[in-house]
Amino acid sequence: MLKLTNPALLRSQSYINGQWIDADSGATFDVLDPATGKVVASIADLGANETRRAIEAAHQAWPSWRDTTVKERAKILSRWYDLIIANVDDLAAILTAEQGKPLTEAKTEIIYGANYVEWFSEEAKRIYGDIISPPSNDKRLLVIKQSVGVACSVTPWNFPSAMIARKMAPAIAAGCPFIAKPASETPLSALALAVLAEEAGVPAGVFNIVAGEKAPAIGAEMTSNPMVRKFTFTGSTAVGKLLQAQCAATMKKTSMELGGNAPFIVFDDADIDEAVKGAIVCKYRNAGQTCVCANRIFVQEGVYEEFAQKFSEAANKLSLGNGFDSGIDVGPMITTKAVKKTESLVEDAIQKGAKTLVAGGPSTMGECFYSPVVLGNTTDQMKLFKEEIFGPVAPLYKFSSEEEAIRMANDTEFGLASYFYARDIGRIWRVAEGLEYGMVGINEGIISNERAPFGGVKESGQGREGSRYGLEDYLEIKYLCIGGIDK
Ligand SMILES: NC(=O)C1=CN([C@@H]2O[C@H](COP(=O)(O)OP(=O)(O)OC[C@H]3O[C@@H](n4cnc5c(N)ncnc54)[C@H](OP(=O)(O)O)[C@@H]3O)[C@@H](O)[C@H]2O)C=CC1
Ligand SMILES: O=C(O)CCCC(=O)O
Repeated sequence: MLKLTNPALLRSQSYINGQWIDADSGATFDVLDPATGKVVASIADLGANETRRAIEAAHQAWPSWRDTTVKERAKILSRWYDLIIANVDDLAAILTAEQGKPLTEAKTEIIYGANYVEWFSEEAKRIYGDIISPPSNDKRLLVIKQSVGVACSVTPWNFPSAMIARKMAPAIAAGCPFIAKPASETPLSALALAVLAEEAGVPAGVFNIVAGEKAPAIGAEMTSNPMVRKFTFTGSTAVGKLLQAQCAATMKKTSMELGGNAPFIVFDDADIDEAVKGAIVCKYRNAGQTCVCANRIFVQEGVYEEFAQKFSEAANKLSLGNGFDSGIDVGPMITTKAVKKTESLVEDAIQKGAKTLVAGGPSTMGECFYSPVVLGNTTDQMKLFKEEIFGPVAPLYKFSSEEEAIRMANDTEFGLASYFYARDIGRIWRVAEGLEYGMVGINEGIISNERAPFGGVKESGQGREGSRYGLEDYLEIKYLCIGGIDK
């Protein structure tokens, strides 16, 4: 049993229109701790009907919510932020219990998510319009920005708290009521956020959580219901494409944060020790289950041996274990399915000639545990060159020239995050501009924060989360043309 200072944060019902509710059918599903396989909680299993009611409630709440002053919205968000921070230890424990990541990482995620709530409580005050010079003196042209309307989200299990915070904070700040469907592996963090929303004074209908295992049914209602004007998704590219297509029928505004295939390039003028540090954290945090994780590590031939040796040594030192134990760097993966997929990518690479630098692999600690792996001599013929690994496996590729590095890095349909280490200023500009990615970390392995625009290009999606740009996704531009000014 999970021990919490505030046990009220652990909920098994969903939160719709200010009420905690069971599924109409009475059905429930189990949330498992990936470290132990034990049931953490049994959760109400909602479906399309309850989703429709949440949308109706949100739609009803919209006029009064969008008409609150920005200051009122900011105050509520700010209270919510304070409550999240005050409950950080419990929220982190809930997160580790359902997701597996080490407790220190879970705490970092809670604070990271809370920072979006604080940021958008402030940014809401800076929703500006424009005045445009008119084509003739009898007119005045203006642009105002208004909330889009009801916003729905579907989010994954890898950041069960921060991915919701990153979407709901700008929505609510902009005046859009919000409905979240968390991943069925990790609904508890989302439900705990709703407890604190209620306490912060978020009005009924403005923040709703629909937890359920019937993702296609919940998603179909969210993407087809005409009352929903904005749909936002984080998850796999395949599901993102499907949901985007479903949204087309009612022309919803969408943002999609999809899969990545991040290159991490180490040039021969890099500070190798710093590059090793950056690559380790970039690759192995959250057991490699991050859409911005280094997926392909390219190392210039002159420094390849040194980097490979130092990186392998560091990877060997990472300690695998239950996220609740102290000193753990890498927790369990989310499911046995995820372990199997990772293992099949490693087997394919080894069969095609990859050299094992750190053996790792499935661990006797439990079915979801997978020890860090490092592979050398990897090539673009292996599946892990093209696919998102989403596990603690680091393939090292050798390259000779800057042009080759950029060409290989861009040789993918994805375009989310990229990283490179170099010191030459000319090279830094050339490579940063040459990489076809939404985000570039230069001499940095961790780039996400609430002030920066997070998002991708190509098949990694569209839209930006965080920063001042993140609010735009929840606002519509309205053009006003005032005539008769000369009368
Ligand atoms: N960009 C990113 O951050 C992420 C990328 N991925 C990539 O995707 C791979 C598979 O992970 P997986 O968890 O299966 O990712 P999915 O894209 O399947 O799941 C993400 C979310 O989408 C929901 N979902 C799934 N199918 C539908 C549907 N038809 N309609 C509506 N919602 C749906 C899931 O619900 P439910 O949980 O209830 O099934 C979950 O909430 C990973 O290995 C990784 O490569 C995964 C997660 C995050
Ligand atoms: O995997 C994701 O979708 C979000 C990554 C968040 C982060 O970089 O911390």
